[in-house]
This record gives sequence, C-alpha cells and structure tokens, in this order.
Amino acid sequence: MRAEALDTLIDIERNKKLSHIAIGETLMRHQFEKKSDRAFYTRLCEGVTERKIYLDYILDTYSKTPMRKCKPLIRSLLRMGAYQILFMDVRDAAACSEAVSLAKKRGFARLSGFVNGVLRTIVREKDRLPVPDKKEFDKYLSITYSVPEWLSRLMIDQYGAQTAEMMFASFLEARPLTIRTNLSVITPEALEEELKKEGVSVERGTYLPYALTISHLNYLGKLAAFRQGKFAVQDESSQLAVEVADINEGDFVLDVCAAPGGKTFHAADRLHGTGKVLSRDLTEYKTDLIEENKDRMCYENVEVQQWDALVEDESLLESVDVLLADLPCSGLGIMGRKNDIKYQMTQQQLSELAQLQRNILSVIWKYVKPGGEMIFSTCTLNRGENIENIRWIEENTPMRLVSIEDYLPETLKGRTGSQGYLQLIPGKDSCDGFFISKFERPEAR
Ligand SMILES: C[S@@+](CC[C@H](N)C(=O)[O-])C[C@H]1O[C@@H](n2cnc3c(N)ncnc32)[C@H](O)[C@@H]1O
Repeated sequence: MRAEALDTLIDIERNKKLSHIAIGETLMRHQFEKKSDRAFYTRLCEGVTERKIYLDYILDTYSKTPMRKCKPLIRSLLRMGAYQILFMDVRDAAACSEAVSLAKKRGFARLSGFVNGVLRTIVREKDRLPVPDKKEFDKYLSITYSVPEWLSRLMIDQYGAQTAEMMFASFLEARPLTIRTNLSVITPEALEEELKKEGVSVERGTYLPYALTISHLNYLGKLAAFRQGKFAVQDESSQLAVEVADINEGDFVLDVCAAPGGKTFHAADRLHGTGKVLSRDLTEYKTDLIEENKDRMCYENVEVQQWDALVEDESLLESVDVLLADLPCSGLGIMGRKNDIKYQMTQQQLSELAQLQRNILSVIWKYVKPGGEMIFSTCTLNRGENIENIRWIEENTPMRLVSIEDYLPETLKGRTGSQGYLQLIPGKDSCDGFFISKFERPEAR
C-alpha cells in the first residue's frame, strides 16, 4: 500500500491532480482485497495531503535539505514516513525501513541513508518536536493546521483568533459520512436496520430526523441500500438548506446550480411525486452526474437540463415557487472533506467567485413568482461570498430576507435565523461550514 500511496502523492503534486480523484483512480485500479489495506492506503494519502505544511515544518527542522529543494519522490517518501510516525498507529521501525526500501526500489539507493537519518531523528525527537510561536498567530495556525498563511489571516480577520483555530482544528478531525434518508421509499428507522445488517455502523444525525451518519463501510457502491437509492450522501448542513425551504406538494422548484443533485433530490423527496424540480448545471459532465443520481434515486418529477445560469431564460420569468441558488463558491466550509481546497484557492479567486455569484443572482431572482422564495446558500465561510452578498441582493433586487427561525432545530435557534440567514461553523456546529439564507419576492401591488 505504501508504494501505491507514494505513486498517488507524486501524481497529485506533479500533475496538480485533485487528491480525491488521484486516490479514487488508484482504488479503482488496484481493488485492494482487504478492507484494512484500502483504509491504510486512503488514510496515508489523505493524511499526508491534509497535514502537508506541518509535516514539511517538522521535516525541515531535521533535514539539511529543505523539503522544497528535495526531489519529489524523496519529499513524498519523507512526508509519508513522518505522517506514519506522528499520526498513525504504525511501528516506527516499519515506517522508517519501508521508506528506505522504497527509496532503493525506485532508484534512489544513494539517498536511502538520508531518508533513514531524517526519519529516525523524528522518531527520537517525537516527544520534543518544535512548536510554532503563538506570538505570530497567523503563522502558528498556518503551520499547526496546515493552511496557507493568507487563509489563516482571512479567517482570523473574519471570525477572530479563537474561532479560526477551532474551525481549522475541526477540519483535521475524522468525519463520519452523513446521509439523507430518501423518505419517499424508506423510513430512517428501516434504513438504519438495513444498513446495520450490511455491517455498517449507524448513528442518528444531530439536527434532522432523517439524517444518519455511517462508518465502517468499505465501499459505498457495494451497499444495496445505496444502489437502490434509499439514501443520498449529503452533509446535514446541506440538508438544512432544503429543510428551511417552504416546499409544498405541486410546487415548481428550480435548482440553478444543481450538480451532483444533493438539493435537487431532497426537494423532489419533499414533493412526494407531485410538481416538478428543474435541475440545471453548466456542463454536460455535470448534468450527467445529476442523471446518474436520478437513475439511482428514481424520481420521476426531476428534469435535468444543461443551462448556464448567467443566461436569462425568458420562459421561466415569474414562474418558480422555490428557487434553489446553491451557488459556486470557494468551498472553505468543506476544507475538511476536500483537502485540495485550502491549497488551491487564492484570494483573487474569492473575489471572482463573489462577483460570479452576484452575476448569477442578478439573472435568477426574476424567475421567482411574486410570493415565491429563493434559498441562497454556499458551502463557504468567507463573508465576502455570503453575508456581503445577501446585502447585495437586498440593495440590488426587490427580494427581501425572511426569517428561517421556525424551520431550524432547537440547537440552531437564536443564530440570526430570525433575520433570515445562518452561518454554520465547523467545530461549533456538528457539520460542514455552510451558509443559508432565504428571500421572498414581494407580491405585486
Ligand atoms: C455548490 S455546487 C452545487 C451543489 C449542489 N447544489 C448539490 O447540493 O449537490 C455549485 C455548482 O454550480 C455549477 N455552476 C458553476 N457555474 C455555473 C453556471 N454559470 N451555470 C450553472 N451552473 C454553474 C457548478 O458546476 C457546480 O456543480
């Protein structure tokens, strides 16, 4: 598994590949027989990626050559070794000797002594590792939680030092997979039973009665309940975005940025076979993802369409009961699930995404019927893309923020839901970072 992990980590770095794609490709190719091998491989690749900045800080302390100057293969080997020694339940000797043997096998015999020396020093120094100075708190957060310094500063500016640290720490914690019961075909209780029979550990969700968390599963596609569309993988934060929408039987729901369809199918579930959800996304690749999920979930009342949300569709003006505007965003709220976001996002992209949202919003609000509603949501923590954009909507469209307080679970009440929006914060809330707001189009006078 270590050899495969090494190849994957080099692939991610050299080809700038998204880690979940590189990992997924290897899992497809190798089909590890044992569940434990698959878990070891995945944990090693994900762990090294998510702790990269911290690992380099430690390795640079004990290596004469800084990591940025090492050959890619040696750098990945050292990161893998250090990760096993510091964060995994692996014998230190095995972590070192396997790294040495991989260096030799890959034609770097002359550097195997260097690899051995650095890793064995980390083993020896394990209990007195350097700790970054808290006086420069942005640097301290950046190294400790492996986030770029600009991002650390942004979160400190927007949320304060304590909350920023809580969020970054929470992103590094293991997260169970959250699912939404497809209430059209099964109850949460029956689904829980079925999953347990398939050997999966199941817990109830924190906020919603139809949310469950699952763990100890090998591969999602192997679960009959998944293949039969009895549930969808969806974080509770994202489920809350549809929970606060007033979707009634017979409604026409438009989901303008829908792939892979999480909220589309949740909305369809609410319609109980009546009305319609028009589910759109920009590219064919994305609409194919929605179609795939539609085939599995078997909703008749979902229509999938390729459409650029920036282009006005005259045929839809003032026709929609509920508009789902789950817009493209920086994804800072899901950094814990998608390790690449923190390394690939830039400050410039944050502003471009906020502007893209405004451009989309300036077109789509017109589809809402007078008296109808729009849910504007993002999976980010960046205020420029959420709170500042709800102000923009209020100033530039006739849409008016309306309270979501009555729709929120007890534990989330009193968090500005009465003003019409909710910012979920990882570490404080038991879910991803997510932003939800609700607007109504006033009735014509
Ligand atoms: C946050 S994701 C949507 C997640 C989805 N609502 C769900 O719950 O599964 C944003 C989506 O917006 C799509 N998108 C980006 N620009 C778009 C555009 N101009 N028109 C339509 N969709 C767009 C992206 O392809 C992406 O699938």
